[in-house]
Amino acid sequence: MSETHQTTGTQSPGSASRQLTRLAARNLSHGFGDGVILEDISLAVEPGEILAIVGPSGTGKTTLLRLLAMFEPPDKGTVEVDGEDVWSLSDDQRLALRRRIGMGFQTRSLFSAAVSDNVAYGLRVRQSWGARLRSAIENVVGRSDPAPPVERALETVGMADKMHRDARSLSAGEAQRVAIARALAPDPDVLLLDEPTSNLDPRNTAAIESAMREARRHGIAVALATHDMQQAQRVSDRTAVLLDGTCIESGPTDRVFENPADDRVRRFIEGKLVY
Ligand SMILES: Nc1ncnc2c1ncn2[C@@H]1O[C@H](COP(=O)(O)OP(=O)(O)OP(=O)(O)O)[C@@H](O)[C@H]1O
Repeated sequence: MSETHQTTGTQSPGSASRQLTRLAARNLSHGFGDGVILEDISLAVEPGEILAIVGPSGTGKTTLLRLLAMFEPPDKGTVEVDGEDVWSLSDDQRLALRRRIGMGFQTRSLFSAAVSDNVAYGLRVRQSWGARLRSAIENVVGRSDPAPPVERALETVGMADKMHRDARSLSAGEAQRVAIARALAPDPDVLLLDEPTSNLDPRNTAAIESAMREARRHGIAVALATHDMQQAQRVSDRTAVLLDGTCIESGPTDRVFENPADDRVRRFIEGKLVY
């Protein structure tokens, strides 16, 4: 299935340097060993939209996000940034593209240091890779107070009041919010989130959903893998449904949920798909 979707992103005053970025998978297939996990997936996440990727457990959502994040090349097909096949580029060029992608993946990945240091880490890494955020980084290095991008990212997820806390002392929900702040701090063009609210209470979930909407408002292309159908309906503009490694339906979220073309999607949404 192929996606054609008009760019809906707008450039916000606070992100004049943002490159509105479209990240796409085209006829992508992938497996591990002899097993095929993803088959002929074509979808795109556009600037200024949230794309929900839903489907039963084990259907390949994380694998798809990892391929979109350029962790490894797909067996077949392409991953494209603004129409360019990323695996046809040089390593340096691909690295430069990868730096524009913020990732919030399922594993807890905060290190033992202040919350603000964890968030600033993303900026420091990016500094060594490029000049685009140099001025922002200079604010971080050598300052005892968190730099504005760090503070802003923590404010976005409602964690600014805990910036001086040791990250080890955070609850799971707070840690998840900080991990997302770390992905947001370098002001990415694309944000990939894998189950960002799994096991979180409604308050933490609301904070993360609000961060996603804020990212969208700033023209960031957001792809969200989620088990939570209500969340997909609450936050996403478009939804792609994966089943057995194929994308069986995608389109505007309201349409997919209210009037799915594929009966398996209807049964999945209604919780009746025996899997
Ligand atoms: N590195 C790997 N080696 C072998 N198999 C793998 C590897 N990574 C994932 N898989 C398999 O690929 C399939 C899809 O896994 P994936 O994590 O992408 O699914 P998912 O839809 O994200 O699942 P969940 O909703 O439970 O997180 C699973 O059967 C998984 O066991």
